[in-house]
Amino acid sequence: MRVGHGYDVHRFAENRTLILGGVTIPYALGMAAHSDGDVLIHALIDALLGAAGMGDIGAHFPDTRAEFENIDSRILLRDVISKMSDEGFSIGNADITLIAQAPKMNPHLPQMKKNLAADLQVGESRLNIKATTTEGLGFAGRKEGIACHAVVLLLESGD
Ligand SMILES: Nc1ccn([C@@H]2O[C@H](COP(=O)(O)O)[C@@H](O)[C@H]2O)c(=O)n1
Ligand SMILES: C[C@@]1(CO)OP(=O)(O)OP(=O)(O)OC[C@H]1O
Repeated sequence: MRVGHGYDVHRFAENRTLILGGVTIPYALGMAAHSDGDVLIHALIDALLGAAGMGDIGAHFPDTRAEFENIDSRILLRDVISKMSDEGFSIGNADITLIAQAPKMNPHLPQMKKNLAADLQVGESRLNIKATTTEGLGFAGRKEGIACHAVVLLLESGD
């Protein structure tokens, strides 16, 4: 068994679509990013790579490469899952926390979970996604951006 943690932050920007966990969320602003800015999936990828001892998202998908510009982060996630499964890892469970003063995430969590369960090829019971505000404090509280933490347990053959 191996544990991994991922953390990512993106700032809000105009003329961008807000996409989290592969779900398009109606909101006036999206995330500034080289990719589609799915901060939830980026944190999850870093947790997976961390647990596997395989570096981080920027090492696998550099933001200097045109092929990753505006890319759907689910494509990156599926690529990481495929590499990890080649190394003999499978997912035990994942727990993800979005930190956002706005928008309200709860109505969108079930669809995020469905998307991620499909990409990770696990039952939804192995995933938990939740959201918290920071009670108005800090950059998230000022609605300048969204942060996300992810913790993943990976199983190896023999576990
Ligand atoms: N962006 C968010 C933040 C929070 N929630 C939900 O509201 C609950 C209360 O949030 P607090 O920060 O005041 O603890 C939280 O437990 C979530 O269920 C949300 O949907 N979207
Ligand atoms: C995903 C990548 C690649 O398009 O770009 P961004 O969308 O800017 O995201 P970030 O979380 O900074 O991490 C890694 C990047 O290389």
